[in-house]
Amino acid sequence: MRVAGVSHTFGGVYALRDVDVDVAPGELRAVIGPNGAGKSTLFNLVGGQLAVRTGTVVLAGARVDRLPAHRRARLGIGVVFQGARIFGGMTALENAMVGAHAVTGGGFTAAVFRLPTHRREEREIRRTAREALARVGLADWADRPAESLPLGQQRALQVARALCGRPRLLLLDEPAAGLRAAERDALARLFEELKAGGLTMVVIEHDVAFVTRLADRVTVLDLGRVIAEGTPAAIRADPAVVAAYLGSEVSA
Ligand SMILES: Nc1ncnc2c1ncn2[C@@H]1O[C@H](COP(=O)(O)OP(=O)(O)OP(=O)(O)O)[C@@H](O)[C@H]1O
Repeated sequence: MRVAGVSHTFGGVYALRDVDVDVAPGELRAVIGPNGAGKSTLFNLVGGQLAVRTGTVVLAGARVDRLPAHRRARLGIGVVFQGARIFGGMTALENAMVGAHAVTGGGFTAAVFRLPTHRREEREIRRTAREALARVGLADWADRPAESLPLGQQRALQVARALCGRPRLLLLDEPAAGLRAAERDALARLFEELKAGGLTMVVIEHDVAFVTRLADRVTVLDLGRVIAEGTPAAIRADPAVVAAYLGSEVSA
């Protein structure tokens, strides 16, 4: 995934300014930065929730920046939103299935009239969702009400939902927010497994310690610009990064 020359303004104020980010296949990239740095704006421009007005976004050699979010999802950009809620009144399996429905093409008519194509598609979606749940360690939770899952498992369920779209790139916005230490560790292990499986991931995080432990490389945003990029060790030692965080979080 390559972001090149991307700028974005809200009401004339720059949220991002001439940002380049080049993520290699199979890489786990962390994007960190203080409040208001532009992290969520970058996430939304890549996922397609915000329209790219300046610059380009390329996935596997093809430009995607002019496409709506659902087309990008079909091309392999999976997203886990910040603070995303699970759907209450549904099982974990049904929650995961929503992610597969979002990228399958059977169409409304087939669904309404329950045509054979639709029934086949339902079976396929159910199978995909079960596989995704197994991949995030939730196979035994499939038929439980999703809202009964502990928060750590709910976060894993959101990852499963995104995996149902068979992404080649998974974007996650603050996936560890609000989790306790043991839940964070479990999530970190899940990310390591997904990375070992070859998935490319971009993880936006406030918790610098959490991502720098996992990331191959770290991109640091501050006031809409990339102020540093490198290995976790190099980033921790970078004076510009320490200054941006006033020396607090990064040294933790
Ligand atoms: N919808 C919007 N309308 C106006 N300004 C916005 C909007 N979204 C973001 N901004 C502004 O753009 C800048 C970047 O915001 P963004 O949410 O991308 O930062 P962030 O790094 O994700 O911050 P945080 O860590 O607090 O979530 C901030 O100055 C913010 O106030």
